[in-house]
Amino acid sequence: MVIEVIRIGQRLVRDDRVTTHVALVSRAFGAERIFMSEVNPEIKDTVEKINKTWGGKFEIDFIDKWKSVVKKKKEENFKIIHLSMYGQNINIIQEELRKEENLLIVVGAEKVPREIYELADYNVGVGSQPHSEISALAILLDRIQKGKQFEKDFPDAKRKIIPTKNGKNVQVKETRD
Ligand SMILES: C[S@@+](CC[C@H](N)C(=O)[O-])C[C@H]1O[C@@H](n2cnc3c(N)ncnc32)[C@H](O)[C@@H]1O
Repeated sequence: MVIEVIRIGQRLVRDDRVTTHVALVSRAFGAERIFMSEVNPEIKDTVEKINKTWGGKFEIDFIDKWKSVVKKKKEENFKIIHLSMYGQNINIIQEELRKEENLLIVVGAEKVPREIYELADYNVGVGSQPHSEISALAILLDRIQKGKQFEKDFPDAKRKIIPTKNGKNVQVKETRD
């Protein structure tokens, strides 16, 4: 299964920390790419540094028009999941989502355009209370992959954590640069 994420919607104030966290959750929870607009370019540097240190090839694509990306992904047979508190409860729909091949997950920043509700194949609510795109995204990615994302290898890492009961154990790969 290929999973990609897109963040859409008008932000009233720039919230670089939330934007960075949406990207980091996407990466750490098994997505391959995130599409974003109106983004501080430093966020790309942050994610690239994380890739270098901790491995993997997670990508950030800066975009102008979210609708063109959604339409293109539909043509490529991706199913569009829009995360919204108004959507079908995740508990009801998760089994169906796990059977899909390729997914584009849409999260909102602030106010999301009305059209996305019609363009989406699924409107999914992580409960019907307002919370945050970071939590909604993390829970959806976990429910779809049933925790398997945490067994995934991130290749070419400079540092690799060996999980331990006490303390910190980090394997550091020798490099010549
Ligand atoms: C700060 S909220 C924006 C809520 C806003 N009232 C709106 O127009 O939808 C940002 C994003 O978090 C996600 N979100 C928040 N609560 C959610 C929930 N209960 N279920 C699914 N997604 C949620 C949605 O993607 C939403 O667009």
